[in-house]
Amino acid sequence: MPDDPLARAHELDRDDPIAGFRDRFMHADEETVYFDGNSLGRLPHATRDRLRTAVDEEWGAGLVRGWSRWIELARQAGDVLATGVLGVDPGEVVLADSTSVNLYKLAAAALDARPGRRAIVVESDNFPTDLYVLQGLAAARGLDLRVVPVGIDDGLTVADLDGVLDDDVALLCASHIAYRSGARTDLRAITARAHDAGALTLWDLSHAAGSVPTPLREAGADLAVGCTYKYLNGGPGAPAFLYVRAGLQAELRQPIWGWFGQRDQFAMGSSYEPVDGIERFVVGTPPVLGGYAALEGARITAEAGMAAIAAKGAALTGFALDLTDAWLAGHGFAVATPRDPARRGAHVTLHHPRAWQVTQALLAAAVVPDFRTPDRLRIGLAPLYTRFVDVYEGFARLRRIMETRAYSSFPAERSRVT
Ligand SMILES: Cc1ncc(COP(=O)(O)O)c(C=O)c1O
Ligand SMILES: Nc1c(O)cccc1C(=O)C[C@H](N)C(=O)O
Repeated sequence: MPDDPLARAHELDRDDPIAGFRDRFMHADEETVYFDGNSLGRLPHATRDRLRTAVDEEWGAGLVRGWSRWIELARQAGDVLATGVLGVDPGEVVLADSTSVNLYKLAAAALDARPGRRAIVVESDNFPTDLYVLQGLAAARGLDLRVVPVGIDDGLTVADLDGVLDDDVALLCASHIAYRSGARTDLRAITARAHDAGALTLWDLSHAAGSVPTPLREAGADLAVGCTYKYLNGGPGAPAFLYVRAGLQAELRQPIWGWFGQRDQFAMGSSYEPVDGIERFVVGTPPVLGGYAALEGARITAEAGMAAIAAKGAALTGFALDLTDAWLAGHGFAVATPRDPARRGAHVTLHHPRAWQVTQALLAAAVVPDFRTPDRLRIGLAPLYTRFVDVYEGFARLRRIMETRAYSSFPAERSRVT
């Protein structure tokens, strides 16, 4: 850490090639330091404008005629995500449903495609919704859910899979970035191990999409899902995305046979025949306003470019870790996030026995991080709009809270929603 970290923060901001993207987002006040873009991203100005037009002109004036363009939206946004964010081909990604529902659809489709195999593999600390969806599928089908124990800060490693994958495994499901610690798993190596065993892979990219490159194509990964409301800035409840490798699409059938997945949908035929291509994984009428918001968010990310975003994410998290070492070491914190930038995403997580109280004290000081059980303070540094001076300011307020023990006046019992 340099002698003058504030001067260093200003220097890093001056040299930041994507610094200008900050102005594309709404900042309602300059006092708040927002460290939770990994839960809900900021509002892009373009999205507000797009939604106004969609409401006033397309819905308000155009009424049902709007469907002539809305019908393309899920695929249009999917193509932007494919080429500009996820590094795969147009036609491999579509916007649909929620991450949880997409996970269910793709996992069920994968299991159907490997009928002789009776096991699913998942890491023990995958995001809860992933665990629940797979538990439900395993229970409904009488399958064996092999839960690979991983440390809660570690994510899944290749070594964890020793002795786990065999010719009974149909599907392996893991997160690319661990939601708690921000640890990045080796997507390529894990996919290769699963493929060696003849299993399909399903990746949860919720904390990866828009923060780090996702080597789906290089890995030959089969399936992926993720949300658009975090680093992709699609807004609360914006529809999620799903990815299916092009070569696999024809082989897969998802379990919810809805009319938006139907060939020649408006022929209104009476029996289901899925369309060719990625739209076969869509079910029903898409949420158009949320879809526009997801599209605009994805466009901004694509414009900045994933290489620049990832480089800035590594620098922001590196700066946060430097400040942690310099300022917080004597205050009971331990770093949960990997030190190697290639092994982490764009958030930094610190353990502290009083993390809940520290989080409340930060919120009272207009710094917005989040708390994750059991004792983690999670600091999301969304690269598109977070400045190095924001990191400096947030950590300076945290240091003051620790030095004055201001956190001790907050209740120790966890009470808030997020
Ligand atoms: C890794 C991961 N998967 C899934 C979800 C959520 O899924 P859904 O949008 O279906 O609530 C989240 C966050 O909420 C997440 O972090
Ligand atoms: N999706 C969320 C929600 O609907 C309510 C509160 C928080 C969220 C989140 O996104 C949490 C986030 N996925 C996490 O990593 O913890």
